[in-house]
Amino acid sequence: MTSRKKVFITGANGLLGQKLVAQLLEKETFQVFASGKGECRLPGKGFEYVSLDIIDPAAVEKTLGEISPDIIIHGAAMTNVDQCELNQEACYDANVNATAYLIKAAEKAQAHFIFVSTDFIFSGEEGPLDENAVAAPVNYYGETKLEGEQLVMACKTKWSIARTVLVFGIAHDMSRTNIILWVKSSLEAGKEIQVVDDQFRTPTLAEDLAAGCILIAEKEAEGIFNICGPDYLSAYEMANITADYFGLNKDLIKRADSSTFSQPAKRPLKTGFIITKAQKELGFEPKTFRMAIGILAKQIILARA
Ligand SMILES: NC(=O)C1=CN([C@@H]2O[C@H](COP(=O)(O)OP(=O)(O)OC[C@H]3O[C@@H](n4cnc5c(N)ncnc54)[C@H](OP(=O)(O)O)[C@@H]3O)[C@@H](O)[C@H]2O)C=CC1
Ligand SMILES: Cc1cn([C@H]2C[C@H](O)[C@@H](COP(=O)(O)OP(=O)(O)O[C@H]3O[C@@H](C)C(=O)[C@@H](O)[C@H]3O)O2)c(=O)[nH]c1=O
Repeated sequence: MTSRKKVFITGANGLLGQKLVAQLLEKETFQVFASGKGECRLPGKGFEYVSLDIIDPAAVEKTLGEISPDIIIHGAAMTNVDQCELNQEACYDANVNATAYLIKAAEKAQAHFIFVSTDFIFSGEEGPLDENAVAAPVNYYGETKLEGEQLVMACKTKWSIARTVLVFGIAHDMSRTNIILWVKSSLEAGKEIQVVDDQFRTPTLAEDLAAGCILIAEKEAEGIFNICGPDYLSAYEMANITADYFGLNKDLIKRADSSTFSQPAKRPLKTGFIITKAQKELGFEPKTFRMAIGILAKQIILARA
């Protein structure tokens, strides 16, 4: 049997990370190293968990030097956009410095470096966007992810960037919620929510993002790929589709816009990505938003069982 490729996942305890590990384990072709801050929060077995705080350069060098992976899928980041705006030093450390340390280790191992990036590197003046769009972030999180991309594009080993948008799903012991779960739980609790109708996204099921990253790894595809859902929707539309799916009270969804609803960090208005390149070159085929909600609904039921 040909030896399995060693794949090192950062952020493995997170939403994307847990899906990546689960899908990689289903294949016979990878030896999976799942890394995260502190204790392992992943269910199941079949992978090697490595506790690694990626803002520690010596720890990154030592850990990656010992493993010497063939592939690194770097999904770890400080992802709370408002916290990033309010705590910029921590955000820079996690999203830029850590990426630099991991790139150095990837170059030493000559590993294929796959960086997970975001629509928040764009201004939101127009969307959806293809891979050639010009970046102009409107919040600090977006600035750090763009700087991370620039480090990746200059690295001296095979590199890829998987850009994604508004990831949703359910995972074990999640450190943050996401739009579908938030709308569902708010409406189930009878809570009125304000939802903007002028921010447009292409929401992405976490499983599809993981599948896209794995396609990039398997095909050793280099460069930038938009990996997200196919439907271009406003947050308000997403909330109403979610309420319809779960039979919840849509009267609780109060229409707002970015002039009446604001968060500590500015959000780009129109983002979302065109995925033609990933469809053609990788065979990437994500679920529609409605199909994805159906998959999530089943997982929620299973998680309760
Ligand atoms: N979620 C979204 O809507 C989108 C996400 N992305 C990108 O996708 C990637 C994955 O996001 P997602 O899975 O949703 O985010 P999560 O927040 O669920 O996962 C990120 C993981 O990174 C870990 N992490 C943060 N800092 C460190 C550190 N210093 N050392 C080790 N691990 C660390 C977190 O650990 P812990 O759990 O302990 O906090 C967490 O498990 C990120 O790069 C993000 O920028 C892009 C577009 C949209
Ligand atoms: C909380 C909230 C959000 N929204 C809208 C704003 C936005 O369009 C959408 C999601 O807002 P949130 O603040 O929940 O999520 P947000 O922090 O905008 O999510 C971002 O996360 C980072 C990691 C990314 O990389 C981005 O792609 C994006 O997914 O919902 C409302 O309309 N009302 C609300 O009360």
